[in-house]
Amino acid sequence: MSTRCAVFSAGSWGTAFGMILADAGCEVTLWGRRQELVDGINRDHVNADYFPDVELPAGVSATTDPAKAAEGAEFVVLSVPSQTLRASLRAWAPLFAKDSVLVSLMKGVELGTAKLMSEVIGEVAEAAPERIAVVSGPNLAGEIVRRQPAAAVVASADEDVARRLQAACHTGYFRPYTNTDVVGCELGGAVKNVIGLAVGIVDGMGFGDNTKAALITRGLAETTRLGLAMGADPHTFAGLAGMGDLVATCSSPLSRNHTFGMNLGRGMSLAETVAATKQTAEGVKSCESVLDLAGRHGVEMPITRTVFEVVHEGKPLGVAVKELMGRSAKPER
Ligand SMILES: NC(=O)C1=CN([C@@H]2O[C@H](COP(=O)(O)OP(=O)(O)OC[C@H]3O[C@@H](n4cnc5c(N)ncnc54)[C@H](O)[C@@H]3O)[C@@H](O)[C@H]2O)C=CC1
Ligand SMILES: O=C(CO)COP(=O)(O)O
Repeated sequence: MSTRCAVFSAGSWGTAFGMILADAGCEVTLWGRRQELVDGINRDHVNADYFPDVELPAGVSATTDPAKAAEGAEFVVLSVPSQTLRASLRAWAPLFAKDSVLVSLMKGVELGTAKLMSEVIGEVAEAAPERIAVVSGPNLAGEIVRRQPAAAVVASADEDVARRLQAACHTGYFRPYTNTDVVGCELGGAVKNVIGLAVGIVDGMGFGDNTKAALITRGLAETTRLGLAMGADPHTFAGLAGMGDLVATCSSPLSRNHTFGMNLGRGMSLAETVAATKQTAEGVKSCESVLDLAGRHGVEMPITRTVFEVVHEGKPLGVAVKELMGRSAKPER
């Protein structure tokens, strides 16, 4: 019998990951908010809002009923904007089987609590770390639905759980590696959105590859610094969930965070940029929560701080660049 999976919800990455699971042989139910979207998936095998030109596999169906989606699911996959997870999960968690594995696809840190998504899941669903897994890595949904080769990390404190999830989502085009460093994988994913936004800004300002390489490398350095303070394995940041995701996000026109930054860098106002962004660009909010998290651990994150100042405090870009470059000289490490 095939493995049952529920995916909340039918946005960009939820739909693409649902496709992976179905291609790997699972029976997948996507939960979506809008009846029209759900009907389109069931009738035409197309998610018209996100991927109108992609045919979803027969193993993917959809419902607006969270109980129906969750029924009998061995893996419950969560893929909503990070800042909305807590409220949604309060309603959904009682519907999940007690032995189901709760999988986060999200790359963000909660505002106000500075919690990682696995921590929010553990708290709201009252799930032990062994029941929680995360998927992270360079996985632009727009490439995945075209079945272009990609690799990812599936992480859980319980290696057996990670292996089970790995088997459930391993296809000819999607190669998942296991890891037990949940904190490192989640941090890599959340902070790269902030760095991707910064790289988008300098791209938009017309700076070249030296500037971008410096931001990517120093961005990874500040991510690793925070990770070490939180007990993560430094090797994780050299892997798919660290450097891998930074490379994809910071170089792709498909990245919402990179595009958001690019629009700002080209001179669009924050309000215009927000209005032009139709999907979730997590870095816009996570620059604040990551900075909060760093403060709680006494870690300095100058690039993240600068993104926060530009996006939320209206610091002019020229001033931001000058200040970052004018920081006191120091050794590389
Ligand atoms: N799109 C991508 O390429 C990738 C995205 N991610 C991460 O996946 C997470 C989800 O992002 P996307 O799917 O890209 O975003 P999206 O904007 O495409 O979709 C978000 C989905 O959540 C739903 N939603 C929004 N607010 C909600 C609420 N209050 N309650 C319930 N549902 C709500 C929307 O209807 C939509 O279906 C983010 O954390 C993102 O960083 C990770 C890897 C790749
Ligand atoms: O996480 C992603 C790729 O791995 C998607 O990046 P964006 O959210 O910036 O589109």
